[in-house]
Amino acid sequence: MTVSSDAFSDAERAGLYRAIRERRDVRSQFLPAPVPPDVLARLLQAAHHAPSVGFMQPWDFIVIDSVDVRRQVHAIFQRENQKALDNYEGDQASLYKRLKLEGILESPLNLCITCDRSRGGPHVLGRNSIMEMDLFSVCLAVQNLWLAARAEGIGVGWVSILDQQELAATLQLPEHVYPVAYLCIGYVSEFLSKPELEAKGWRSRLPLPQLVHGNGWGLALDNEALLEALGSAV
Ligand SMILES: Cc1cc2c(cc1C)N(C[C@H](O)[C@H](O)[C@H](O)COP(=O)(O)O)c1[nH]c(=O)[nH]c(=O)c1N2
Repeated sequence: MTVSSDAFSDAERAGLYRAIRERRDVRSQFLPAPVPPDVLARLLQAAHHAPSVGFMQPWDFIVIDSVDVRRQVHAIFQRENQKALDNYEGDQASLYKRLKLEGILESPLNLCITCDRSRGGPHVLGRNSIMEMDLFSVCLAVQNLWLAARAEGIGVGWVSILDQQELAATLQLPEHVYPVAYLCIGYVSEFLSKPELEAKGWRSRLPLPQLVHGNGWGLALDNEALLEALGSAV
């Protein structure tokens, strides 16, 4: 059997891995410059080319440029963020308060990527046993858009500190449509070299070898070559 030699060129691979490594969740660095329609169209196309269970393509994209709608979503965020603060005490609570966790009003564009749970009828190939597969598919669309945006020099921030029902009502979603990702999108003053939560001392990236197991949860990996290749990777 011959192996397909259709691998990307070195430069293409470098570009892809760079987008993966340098993609950031952006909250604080948005600029007001609008995202041109042709660029936004490319991002949506990237999202639309994500894999999906049974080729269901359960996503819809709600483009939100109305300041009024964004203000309503921002108000939901503020209420939910206040509730979230109750989970922390002392130093952690003060650090949490200082974190910037959304760019809803500063970014020129918000986008909600939804999951139409009824698309394609009640039986979807591959979603027979695990019903959440449609939601997972939408997450892949989000990630495609996020990576494409990074390659375009555009920042994306995911805001999940939102009451799902209030968000759905604000965006007039029908019952069978679930708002998976509320995203803030725009050009940025800079892309941070590491996650903002890491830069601000909230949490660090875990060492990758610690997360790779062999044949079962917590079992040591019995593959010397892979262990060596992983080295002290993060
Ligand atoms: C499903 C989901 C939900 C959220 C996030 C991400 C994802 C995947 N993240 C962003 C998250 O904090 C960020 O991805 C990590 O801190 C890692 O940073 P980078 O994305 O690598 O910059 C995020 N960030 C934020 O400021 N407010 C939020 O509500 C959320 N919610």
